[in-house]
Amino acid sequence: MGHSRADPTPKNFGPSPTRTGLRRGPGPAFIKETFRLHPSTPLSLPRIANESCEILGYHIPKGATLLLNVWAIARDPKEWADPLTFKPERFLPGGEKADVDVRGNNFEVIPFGAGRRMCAGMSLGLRTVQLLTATLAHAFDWELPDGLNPEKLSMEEAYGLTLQRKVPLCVHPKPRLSPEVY
Ligand code: HEM
Repeated sequence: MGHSRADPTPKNFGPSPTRTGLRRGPGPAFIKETFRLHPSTPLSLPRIANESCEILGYHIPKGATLLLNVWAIARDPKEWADPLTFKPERFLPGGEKADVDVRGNNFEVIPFGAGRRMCAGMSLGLRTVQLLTATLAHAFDWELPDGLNPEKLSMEEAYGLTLQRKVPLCVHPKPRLSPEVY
């Protein structure tokens, strides 16, 4: 006789995260938009020029340290409509960037870098962020303390090698599944 397990999906809350759901739909678009506006390493990793060269009229001397401003590229108003607004739908079918991904193929958003020395752990990193975000959204309802309005939440960033929130995030998770599935 098999033992029964509690269904982790409460009524009216939709299905659990699936592999398909992690690749397409609003979830991935939401995560792409987060990587666009708040890339984890805003200046990527420094590079050193092997040779002197000229790029778009700029002379780059041999040995120069080069920083790529990934943060600014992903907010370039020539590339992005309404660049400072969080709009995941730009990555959905019919959106201005429906075919753009964050895997180094589209240079306007490269949170993992691009080319031969891009992030070696990109697939693991991306899947971890997707799975963790989907699981947290599925398992909890989230509330801001003191009735704070999400629109008023400070999204200011503190400058550093990795991007941090200037004001730490404080949220209250409320379990929404049966206790035995946590
Ligand atoms: C969300 C998670 C992650 C982000 C946003 C990220 C981002 C980056 C970026 C921007 C670079 C520099 C790429 C360049 O210079 O063009 C990099 C390099 C690198 N990352 Fe990640 N990374 C993440 C997760 C990981 C994980 C999980 C691992 C390992 C398991 C990893 C391993 C590496 C390595 C080894 C390099 C150096 C590659 C090289 O220089 O050839 N990363 N990462």
